[in-house]
Order: sequence, then structure tokens, then C-alpha cells
Amino acid sequence: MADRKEKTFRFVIVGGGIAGVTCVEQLSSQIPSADLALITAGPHIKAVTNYKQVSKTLEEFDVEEQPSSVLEEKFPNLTVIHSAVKSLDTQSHSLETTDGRVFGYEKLCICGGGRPKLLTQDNPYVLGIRDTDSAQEFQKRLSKAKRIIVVGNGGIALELVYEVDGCEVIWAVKDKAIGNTFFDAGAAQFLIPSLEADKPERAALCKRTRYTTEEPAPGGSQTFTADRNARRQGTGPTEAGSALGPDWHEGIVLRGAEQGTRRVSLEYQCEVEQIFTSEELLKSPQQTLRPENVGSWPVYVQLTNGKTFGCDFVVSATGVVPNTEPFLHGNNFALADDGGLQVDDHMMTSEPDVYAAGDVCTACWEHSPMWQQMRLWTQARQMGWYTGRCMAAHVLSEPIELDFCFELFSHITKFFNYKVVLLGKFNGQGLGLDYELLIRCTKGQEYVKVVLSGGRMVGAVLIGDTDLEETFENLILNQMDLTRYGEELLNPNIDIEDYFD
Ligand SMILES: Cc1cc2nc3c(=O)[nH]c(=O)nc-3n(C[C@H](O)[C@H](O)[C@H](O)COP(=O)(O)OP(=O)(O)OC[C@H]3O[C@@H](n4cnc5c(N)ncnc54)[C@H](O)[C@@H]3O)c2cc1C
Ligand SMILES: NC(=O)C1=CN([C@@H]2O[C@H](COP(=O)(O)OP(=O)(O)OC[C@H]3O[C@@H](n4cnc5c(N)ncnc54)[C@H](O)[C@@H]3O)[C@@H](O)[C@H]2O)C=CC1
Repeated sequence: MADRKEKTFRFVIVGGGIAGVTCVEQLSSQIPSADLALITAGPHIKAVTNYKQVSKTLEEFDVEEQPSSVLEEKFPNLTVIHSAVKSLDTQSHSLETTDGRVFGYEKLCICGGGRPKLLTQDNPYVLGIRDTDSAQEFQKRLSKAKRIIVVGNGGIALELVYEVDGCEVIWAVKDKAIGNTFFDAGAAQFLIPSLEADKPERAALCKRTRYTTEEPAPGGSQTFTADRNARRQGTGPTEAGSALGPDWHEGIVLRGAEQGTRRVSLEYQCEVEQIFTSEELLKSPQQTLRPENVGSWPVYVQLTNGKTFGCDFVVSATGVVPNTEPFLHGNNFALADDGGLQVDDHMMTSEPDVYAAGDVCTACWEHSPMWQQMRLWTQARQMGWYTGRCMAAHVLSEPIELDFCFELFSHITKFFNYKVVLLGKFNGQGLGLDYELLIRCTKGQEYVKVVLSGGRMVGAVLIGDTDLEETFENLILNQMDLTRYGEELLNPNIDIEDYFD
């Protein structure tokens, strides 16, 4: 490959997502004269716009798809190559693209992102959602669908079950409560009423220092519907009364074939056992469907709780796998258990002069006690930015220290139309049983959870407009001993900001 090099760039970045684009921007601003190339498979790049630093570590921004010319106009030394990398030879410092061209690099950063970890490959009835194309495909298929099955309990599933209208949704989760990647059973219970739109509920303040939640029995189910006249079904716990329905017209409109009705049925603590076509189902001796239902759906899903549901298609919202394949053959990359390229505290992989950032990599340095990696826009931006700085520092022989953004995990997002802020060890991750929780919950308004370890705040979940993020961030960062404040910490009648001034 080495002798076929069309050109050698000082820096090559692979991937036009948030991580790659931010890395390009940072490198270009650190070394404006450097000759650099961005190799990306798609025609567009992802740009961060309206960036706002909300507090020391919390940040908010929009993500926009833009033509790559915008980036080239901004950075005259940048060449954008629209092709996918087919192979990499780290020894000769060169890579080959699918259109047969070979490029050399002095320093390379791999920002190839991830792809949906599908329940099954090559089944036309199982969709994953990742990019604009897959989202459009989903929208198109949904417009003709009467029932879909959503499998998974993370970010995508939470968004979908809330947004999809005009189509019955069966939501299969393997846990005891919804949204396990982002919060616990208490927060799940706070959010669940949002699945039942248009039922006004009086806000009642309740302050709890511990929570207990009735958990659905294994394989239990719950049904939530936006239709006031619909019957409640199911064997799991039901929510007495429910919050005002969320604004369905905000954001993307995801509408099925049956206008006007929305129904989400939850199947807890189960996974997918098998996926059949109607013909396969008829031949299956274990099928548990009533005969009149067989054959009326194109695909059937048998769950581990013994139930089988027919549907128009299945959404596999079951996480991501790092896109490492084109880079591995013939090289000696150390991979993490989750399949990501291992990177050290300078974002360097185990191969010389090769860095990685964003969803494709796994942070393998010794983490700060309050930080963990999650595959999110925020971290893709932070890693891209920091990698750009590391690459520049290394060629300029300047020292560089791990950026402050890796001190504290922080994420702002929106679920079920509530603002959600996650800080530090928000679910007590890695703390074993060595922590206590303080919880304040106002039904339909806010859910505040604080994780304390040894009397110090180590994490928090803030749902709703709590306005507590900055104060809590400071309390986590300064590790003040909060023992003497006890439950007063969450007393809604105390202005906590004044308290700690
Ligand atoms: C539906 C959905 C909703 C999400 N919502 C949120 C959210 O609300 N908040 C949040 O923080 N995060 C969210 N995320 C996660 C977030 O989008 C990702 O963590 C982030 O975009 C990762 O950025 P990246 O640059 O590492 O990878 P990507 O954005 O995946 O970019 C990878 C790039 O690499 C290119 N590429 C891949 N392979 C090659 C190759 N061989 N050669 C050349 N180019 C290649 C691709 O074309 C692409 O341009 C969401 C994800 C999904 C799928
Ligand atoms: N608002 C936000 O911050 C959002 C973030 N995202 C991010 O986008 C990426 C993709 O999202 P998701 O696919 O939702 O991934 P995810 O990692 O958030 O959640 C995956 C879920 O699937 C479950 N799961 C895994 N394998 C399974 C199986 N075989 N059967 C049943 N369940 C299984 C896991 O327990 C987990 O609940 C993630 O990195 C996520 O963090 C996505 C949407 C919104």
C-alpha cells in the first residue's frame, strides 16, 4: 500500500461525525498551517452549533448536518475526501479508501463512530436507528404500520415510545423499570405517567429520603394510552392518575397508520427469544397466539416471558457497537470488552501515531471517580476537541494534561418532554452498596435524586426545571462534607444556592 500513496497529509481524521469534525476544528485552530484531510463516508458532516457552556462541565448545543464545503471554506488547509476507509496499514502509515485511493498520514485520528447493535442481522423486519437514512426509513415504514415492537431500554427506546403516534407500540425491556441506562426505578416511576397523555393531575409535593417502588413481576406488563376512553390492561402496577400529556407536536413527528391513537404496552423483564415470519410461526409447535391472529402480521416476536406478538416491524434499540472493522486487519489494536479501540489519557490507541475519539473508542485511562464514558454527543465533542489538542501538542512537543471535562460526568437531555440532567455517578455506578440516596419528587413537575457516599455528593439525577444543576455540580466537584445538612439538602423551602454561598 505504501508505494501507492496519492498524497501524505500531516494529519488525517476519519469520520465526519461530531468527534471527527470537532477534532478537525481544534487541530486547524491549533496549527493553522497544517495540511490535514478529513476522510468521511457520507456526503455531509455533523457540526456543533449554538454551543453553550451551561456550567463548569455541563454543555448544550445543537447538531446540524452540513455540506462538507462549509468546513473547507472555513479551513483552507483542509481537504475533505468523500470515501470510506477500506483498510489501514499502521506500519506504512497509510490507508486505502473504497474507491482505491491510498493516502499517507503522519498522525491519524479514527472517529468512525458506532452502528446499531441489532438483535439480528439481515432480517428486513428488524430496524436500527442511527443516521438520517435509517431515521427516514423508520419514518417511512412507520407511516404504514399499525403495531411495532420496540426492544431496548436506553436513549432511543425512551425517545421512540414517547414520540410515536398513531401506532400501537409494544415495548419490551429486559429490566424491572424503564430507562435503565439513564436512571433508576424511582425516576422511571416519575416518568411513566407521561405515557398517558391528556390526563390532568394535581401536583402534590412529596419528599422522600428513601424510595420504594413496586416492581412489576418478571414478565409483567403495563399498558399506557393517550386515549382517555381506552381500557387499562395488564398485570403490573398501575399509576393512579397521570400527568398532563406531553406536547406531541414538538420535535419530530413520528406517526403510524392509525391516526389519533397512541398506546404503549410495556413488557418487563423479558428479551427476544425468536423472531418469525407468519409462515415460520404456523410451523412452530410452541406458538402461543390465538389462531385468528396468525398470519395477519408480517413478523412475530416471541419473548422470553412466553408471549408472542405480531407486528409490522421491530425496532432494535439495543445499543451501539464501535465501527472498528476496516481498521483492524493486519494491525495490532488493543480492543476493550465493548469492542471499542482502547485509548489512553492522550487519546492514543495502542498503535503508534493513531488516535481515536467518540463512539469508536473506549476510554481506558484511570477515570476520575466522578466520570464514566457513555456514547453521547457531548462526549464525542469533548473527545474530538481534546484529541485535536493532544495531536497538536505532540507534534509541537508541548505538554498536555487530561482535560477538565473528564473530571465529572455531566449530560443534559430531554426525555418525555422533561429536561434531564445527569451528574457524576448518577446511578451509584461502581459504588456497590456504599451510598445513600436523597430523593425529592413532585409528581408531574420534578424528580431530584442525590447520591451521597461518605456524606459527600457523588452524583445526581435532576428531572424537570429544578435549577439545581450548577449548585450540585459544585458540591460534587468540591466534595464538601454534607453530613450535617442531612435531608435539609433537598428541602424545597430552602434556597440551596444561598445555603452554600
Ligand atoms: C437516534 C439517536 C439519537 C441520539 N440522541 C442523542 C442525544 O440526544 N444526546 C446525546 O448526547 N447523544 C445522542 N446520541 C448519541 C450520539 O449521536 C453519538 O454518541 C455521537 O454522534 C457519536 O459521534 P461520533 O462522531 O463518534 O460518531 P458518528 O456520529 O457515528 O460519526 C461517525 C462518522 O464516521 C464515518 N465513518 C464510519 N466508518 C467510516 C469509514 N470506514 N471510513 C470513513 N468514514 C467512516 C461516518 O460516515 C460518520 O460520518 C444519539 C444517537 C442516536 C443514534
Ligand atoms: N437523549 C440521549 O442522550 C440519547 C442518547 N442516545 C445514545 O445513542 C446510542 C444508541 O441508543 P440506544 O440504542 O438506545 O442504546 P443505549 O445504550 O442507550 O441502550 C441500549 C439498551 O438496550 C438494552 N439491550 C441491549 N441488548 C439487548 C437485548 N439483546 N435485548 C433487549 N435489550 C437489550 C440495554 O439494556 C439498554 O437498555 C447510545 O449511545 C445512547 O446513549 C440515544 C438516544 C437519546
